[in-house]
Amino acid sequence: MTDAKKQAALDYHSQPIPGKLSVELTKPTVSAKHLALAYSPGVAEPCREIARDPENAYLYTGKGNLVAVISDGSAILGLGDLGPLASKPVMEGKGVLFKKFAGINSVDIEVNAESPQAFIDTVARIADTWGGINLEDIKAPECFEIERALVEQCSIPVFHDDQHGTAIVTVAGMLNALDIAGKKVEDARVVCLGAGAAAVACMKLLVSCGARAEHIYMLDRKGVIHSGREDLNQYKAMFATETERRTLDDAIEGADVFVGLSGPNLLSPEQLKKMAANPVVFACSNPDPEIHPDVANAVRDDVIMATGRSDFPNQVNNVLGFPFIFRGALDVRATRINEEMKVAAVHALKDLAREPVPQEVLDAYELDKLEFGCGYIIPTPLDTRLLDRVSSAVAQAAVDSGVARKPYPSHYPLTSVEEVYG
Ligand SMILES: NC(=O)C1=CN([C@@H]2O[C@H](COP(=O)(O)OP(=O)(O)OC[C@H]3O[C@@H](n4cnc5c(N)ncnc54)[C@H](OP(=O)(O)O)[C@@H]3O)[C@@H](O)[C@H]2O)C=CC1
Ligand SMILES: CC(=O)C(=O)O
Ligand SMILES: [Mg+2]
Repeated sequence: MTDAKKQAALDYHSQPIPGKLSVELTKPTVSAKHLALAYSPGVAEPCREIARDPENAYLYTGKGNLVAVISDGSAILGLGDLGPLASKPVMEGKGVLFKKFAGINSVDIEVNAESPQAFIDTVARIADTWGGINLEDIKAPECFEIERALVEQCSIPVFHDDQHGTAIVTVAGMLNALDIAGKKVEDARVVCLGAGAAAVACMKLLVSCGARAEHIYMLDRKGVIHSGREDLNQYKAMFATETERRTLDDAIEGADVFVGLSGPNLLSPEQLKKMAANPVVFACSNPDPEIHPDVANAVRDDVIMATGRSDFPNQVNNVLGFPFIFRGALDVRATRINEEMKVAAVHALKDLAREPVPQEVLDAYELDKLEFGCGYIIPTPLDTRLLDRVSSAVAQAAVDSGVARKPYPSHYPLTSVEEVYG
């Protein structure tokens, strides 16, 4: 970013008041009568009702529309382990996106935990107060055990966004991109740079949507993950292949797809040149992609290029997933977010990209035209149809797969966040 853009980002966060989120009141508070209802003595009544039946928390508090965004700051975007406090702008940002796109209230919690177990214990002890828990920017491999333990211990949805939100959006975009490139997912030769939270989840979901595990080369800092390596954790080991290829240079030769979930500027123009015709490049590291789109487009005029950023076409970013996935899950009071719900979200996103783009999206992106093709493989985050399409698909899948505690919402379809309370 230029210095001017960096300063603009700092000013945005500091002016006119610090931070990006505030709390609003939903009940009148202008008279003594109101205070006697909101606080003592009135507040005792909902307390008694919730003590009698915990389900009443959904009736008398904001629990049902409240998600905790929780991080330990160990993998902040692609910036690495900057610690819990430095992750707060990202976590507040996730709260902004929850509210803006899905009408969900959220609070960010940054945990200074000395171990994964300490993090798990901290979150488990506060879980009941939320409608759902969005884990964010927790590094691999710790994130896998943290999420597994919390899903097991909590009766509300616990969802590690960097794993599943990213995977859902990546696979939706990938299925469309391959289609545009004239390739079949089952034939695609894939290189995934990164073997952490996002990469492992993306490749698992891509395989469950048709890709062949033996066609995937996954790489970490030490190079290709192959069956001869003895330093692999169990998550990387799932992607170990029998191969003589050892480096990104080796792996990228003839590849149809590059997925970057690693760090900045790690794919060189020379490596991009070695890919097959019509290569699909998802350089998803934030804020700086594995290869800059201007560089990629200068090297190859046949590349289908996506990044995680809002300032280039084809934003493959979990913002297209987590707000709407939680919306659907909360509205049917799902106990968890399962594979059926994730796959339903993939297809809802994928299919929406093939429909004509509304004028409000063109206006927001200052474009005259946007249609399904190389420059538009996935809906934009400012497409208000996402609220209905993804949330309803997720809610329906929760009902059909037996994890919903309420029926499909009678107030759906949602046309705006004003309607989320029915
Ligand atoms: N666009 C989007 O929606 C999203 C993008 N991301 C991006 O993905 C990246 C990873 O995030 P996440 O999975 O949460 O983090 P993790 O810390 O869990 O994983 C990082 C992975 O990147 C690998 N890596 C780092 N540097 C290199 C390198 N020089 N060469 C090869 N591999 C490298 C690490 O290798 P090793 O295992 O050897 O340490 C590790 O496997 C970040 O840049 C993040 O911004 C993440 C989520 C969503
Ligand atoms: C987008 C996001 O969640 C990340 O880069 O970590
Ligand atoms: Mg993240």
